[in-house]
Amino acid sequence: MSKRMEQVVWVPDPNEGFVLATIVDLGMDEVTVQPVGASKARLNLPLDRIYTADPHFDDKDVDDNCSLMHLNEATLLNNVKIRYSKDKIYTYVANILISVNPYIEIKNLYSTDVMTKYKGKSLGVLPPHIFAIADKSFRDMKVLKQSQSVIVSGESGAGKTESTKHLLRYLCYQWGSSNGPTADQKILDANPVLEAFGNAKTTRNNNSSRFGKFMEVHFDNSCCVVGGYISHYLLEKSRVCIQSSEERNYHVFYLLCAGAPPDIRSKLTLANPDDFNYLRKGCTQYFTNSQTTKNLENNQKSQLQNKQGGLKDPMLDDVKGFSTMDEALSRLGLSNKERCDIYTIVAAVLHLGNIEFEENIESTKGGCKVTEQTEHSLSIVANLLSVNVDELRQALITKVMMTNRGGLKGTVIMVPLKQYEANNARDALAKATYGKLFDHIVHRINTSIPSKASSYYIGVLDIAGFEYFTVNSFEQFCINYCNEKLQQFFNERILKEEQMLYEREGLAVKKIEFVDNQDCIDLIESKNGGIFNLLDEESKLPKQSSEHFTTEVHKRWQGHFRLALARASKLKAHREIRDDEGFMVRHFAGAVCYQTAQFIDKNNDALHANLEGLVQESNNPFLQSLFASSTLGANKGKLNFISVGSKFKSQLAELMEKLRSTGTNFVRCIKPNDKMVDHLIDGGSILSQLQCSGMTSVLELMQQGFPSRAPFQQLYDMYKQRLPPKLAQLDSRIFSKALFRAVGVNEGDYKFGVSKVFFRPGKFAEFDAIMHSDPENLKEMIEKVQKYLTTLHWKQSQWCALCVVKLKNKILYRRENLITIQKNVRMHLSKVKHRPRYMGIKKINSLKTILKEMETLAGQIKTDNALCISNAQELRSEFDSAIKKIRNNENIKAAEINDVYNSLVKAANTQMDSLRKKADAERSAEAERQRLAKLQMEMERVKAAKNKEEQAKLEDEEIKKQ
Ligand SMILES: Nc1ncnc2c1ncn2[C@@H]1O[C@H](COP(=O)(O)OP(=O)(O)OP(=O)(O)O)[C@@H](O)[C@H]1O
Repeated sequence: MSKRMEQVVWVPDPNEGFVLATIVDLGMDEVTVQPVGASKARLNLPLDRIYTADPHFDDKDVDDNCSLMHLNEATLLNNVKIRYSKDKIYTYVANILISVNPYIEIKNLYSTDVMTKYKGKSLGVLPPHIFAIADKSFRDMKVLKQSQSVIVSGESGAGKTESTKHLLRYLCYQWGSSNGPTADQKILDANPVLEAFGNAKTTRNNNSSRFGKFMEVHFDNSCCVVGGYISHYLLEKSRVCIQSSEERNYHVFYLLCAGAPPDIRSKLTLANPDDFNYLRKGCTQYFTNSQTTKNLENNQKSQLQNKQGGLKDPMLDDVKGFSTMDEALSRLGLSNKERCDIYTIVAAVLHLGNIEFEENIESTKGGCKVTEQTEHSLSIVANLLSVNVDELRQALITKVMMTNRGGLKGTVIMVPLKQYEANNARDALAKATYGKLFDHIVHRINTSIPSKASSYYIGVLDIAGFEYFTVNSFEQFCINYCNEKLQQFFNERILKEEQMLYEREGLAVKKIEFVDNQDCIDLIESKNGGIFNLLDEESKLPKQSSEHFTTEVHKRWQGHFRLALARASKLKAHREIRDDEGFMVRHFAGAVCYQTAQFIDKNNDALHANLEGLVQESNNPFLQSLFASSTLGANKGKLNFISVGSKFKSQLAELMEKLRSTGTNFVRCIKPNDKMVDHLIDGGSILSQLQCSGMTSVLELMQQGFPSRAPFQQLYDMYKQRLPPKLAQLDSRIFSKALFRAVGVNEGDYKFGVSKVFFRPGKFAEFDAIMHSDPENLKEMIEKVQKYLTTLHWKQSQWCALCVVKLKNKILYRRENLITIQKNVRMHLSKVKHRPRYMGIKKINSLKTILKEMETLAGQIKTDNALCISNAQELRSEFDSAIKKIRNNENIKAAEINDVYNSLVKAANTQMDSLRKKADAERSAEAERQRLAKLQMEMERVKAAKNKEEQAKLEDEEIKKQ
């Protein structure tokens, strides 16, 4: 190791993220370091908080952080910083693109020439760029025949929307149609419209999108743009009524005041932002430039505008912005009437905010009334919304309620509202109306983009990244929940890709495991007592309270690793939150304390029944249509309301399903500083953004495998000058192998893939250190390389000879076995072919036993003995000739053989039967003959006995006579 490498390390620094330091002392668990820079004191740090610095840490940068020798959060941050200072805003970590907002137009970064250059180029061929990601998505879609998505995330002002626009522009430029109001033109036109209605100036971004969106570009079979679709999430409705002093309401309000033609302004009774409650509490200046400022009439300017002039942003101008938005709406196919209807609703929302209430001393029930000074605004609103002014007044100051009295159906009663309740009702109407208008605009854009049957799409998700502020409310809770889900997906995908790369490169690397954040997701979304679920349950109670809800959350999840009391926080401000005022969630990117005071209100954007009834029955068909499909409202009953949380939950589930079915690319946007200026870098903030975007946890995952990698060519280029020309002439792969063997790096520390060498964490640096070691060492190493090459060549020749011998043996072995194989195959084939004949002959031969029996029988038969014998012989010859016939005819069919056999069986049986009959007859005749002979003998015996008796009798008589 070189001296420099041994000593210089990165140590954490709250402002810069990491600073360089030198090691002073190495203890058992701790290291003493001296930060570089005169005034900094020595530090004692645990070993795992310091990171080895890459050589050339001060000037050299790499396109892909994986080419760094040490890949860790410190080197990643340093590389990003160095590149940013050179106006290289893009960097890869493997296939993930990190994009740092330049806050300045970088010359020729997005020109059509650059777009042309990136077309069809694999990732890594050209410097990192958002166009490279767009092109990769397109190529993946085309080759894999699978829809793709690009997930663009980052904190507010990090450049997500700009990146999304560049992505869409690239896709539409390369594969859109160039003539007419086609899908691609409309997709691009959607942006100024969405920005006018959904973006606002915040302290963190002059053009901050206050909603999330997923924009799909659809392609047909021949991969041309044929359509598009936009889904939107979580519009920040509270902004319609209130903004902090340096922030503004949605751009469209200012566009109308500053840029709308005089006739529209006068019809809508619009003047300047100071005239409206919903604008004047925030910043009342317009975005203008030196030219457009002149176009503003005095009555259009707020006091602040008059005093301080306009706000400046190279991309924003409220005076010009109106016509940009109006023309885009018109190109999207919205008629004059439709556009006019939209502006009318926007103006109505503004005037609605001007209606004020005061206590009604005449009311016995503590009700309120519209102040006399704002009656005029009430009439303007009634006029713009086409509702009856008295009905509007009534709907704002009373609430319809059902009582149990009056039988089963109950009785409807009008309950007067207190002043603060009427204010809330008014604001709820303004928010609901603006929210519905925004939904309608997105829907209208979707219907206007041609929707020819598409085959695949590339979707770009532009959604806020992980957020944590001093006060975190329901909005942060929803966005952080969304980021938990996206992080889980990110881990799954990145790991999969890493694993796929290892497979592609032929490395046998065991599966990498990672800590799943499913438990955190369950804590939030579980149907069984998840935080959203408990919030909905609370909203259904007759008497809701945020304290009760918070207590329930703690009770249900007591002891769960992801949930804690706010007082467990490291921040003092959070430790002051009472147990029933908030909770702390340990997210993947860090712990966040949420204050629950407004959770219930923000989760429920239902209108009072009478307000909803009023707008639904308005004479303005456009307003009516906005509320036509409403599922909100007290008339649906508290138990049935669709909460903001549950709606977001199901939208997110749908989105995740979509993302899981597509191929994915990730873009992590980084905001370099909070001042929104170019060439200023806040290292601490960048580091925390890298941590929140999951980048550092990806690095941890990669540490389990082979995080650093270098293509053979890169290694070759890095070291060829250090080696003699003879070695430098080698092919880059052999060259790399030779170096590794010669250097003697431990074999477990690196792996050779098909196109790259992969290093275990930190091993690339070790290798590099050896390569840059002192000349003596180098000389020795070159000798080793030469020796290795000689050995390699000798081994290669030996291997060649061995291979030839092996090949010869193999050929002989194969030849020998080929004959056996052929024999067996032939035997099998002929068996298959001749089996019926063989079986036929076998069967006929077995029949011959009958033949033998027959011949024996025929020999025994006396009648026609000769004939019988000759018949049997004749049958035998029939058998023989049948066998001959089968044997000699190769083509004889199985059926024919069967017939022959059956006829032989039949003939044999017939002959046998007749012989048996004859034998039986002969046997019976013989038995009869024997019986008769026996009878004859008996008769003769009896006759002889009789004769003998008579003789004896005669002799007796003679004697007697004598
Ligand atoms: N590539 C870029 N080149 C030049 N300026 C940029 C670029 N990206 C962003 N900016 C500047 O940064 C501002 C903020 O960017 P953008 O609106 O895209 O941020 P964002 O991440 O979408 O923020 P939010 O979440 O608040 O909507 C832009 O208005 C623009 O001035």
